[in-house]
Amino acid sequence: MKNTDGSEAAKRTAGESAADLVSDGDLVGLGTGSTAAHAIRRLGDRVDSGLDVAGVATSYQSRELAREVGVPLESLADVSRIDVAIDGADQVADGNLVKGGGAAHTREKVVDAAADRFVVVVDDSKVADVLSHPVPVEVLPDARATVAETVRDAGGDPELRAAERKDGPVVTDNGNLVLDCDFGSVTEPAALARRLSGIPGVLEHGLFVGLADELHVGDADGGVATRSVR
Ligand SMILES: O=C[C@H](O)[C@H](O)[C@H](O)COP(=O)(O)O
Repeated sequence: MKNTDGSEAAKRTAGESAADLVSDGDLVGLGTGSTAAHAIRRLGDRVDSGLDVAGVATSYQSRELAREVGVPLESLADVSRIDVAIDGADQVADGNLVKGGGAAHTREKVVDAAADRFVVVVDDSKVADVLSHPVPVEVLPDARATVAETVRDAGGDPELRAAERKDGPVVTDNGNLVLDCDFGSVTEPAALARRLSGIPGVLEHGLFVGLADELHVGDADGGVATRSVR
């Protein structure tokens, strides 16, 4: 059955199947979001059963969850390479990703890019032919207006991300703001990624181009399809 709303069952099968790839001694990048959370919980279960690993968190959320389920942690500031990173995505097309629905994409990109093996975990509602999800862009607060103007020049429609449970904008774990930039269908993600990276005041954007190694796609029936994307 095609899963159109990102069911929890589909997220769980994807996350758990990736967590089952982890081996003794691995340093594991712990992604952010509801799908990566299933992988972290499964890793916690495996640590309980004797697996000897350490995790590197990509956000406050993933760090707290790892602590709760007993995955030992190392600080991102202290590591230069990671064995395997497991992370979710907001959309996947042709092995490229839009990430940052939880505003964690800057640290996620550092961790995922440092991994020998970057495994993306999604439910099948996230898979598309062409990326069209608005691209989250983390910006220095004082550069919010200048970045928004440059995004408009590049054909995008930027919107400052608002917090859901307080007045005002979302503030990232790094103390910055997020512009969700709608570019419609992104037919040349590498070119757009370069353009966004070159805007002064942009810390990082959520286009992950050519970074993923493997895709685990869960469906609502508890199945998972895995494929290599490099
Ligand atoms: O900033 C958040 C991340 O990039 C998430 O991995 C992404 O938004 C997917 O999250 P979820 O698995 O909850 O849909």
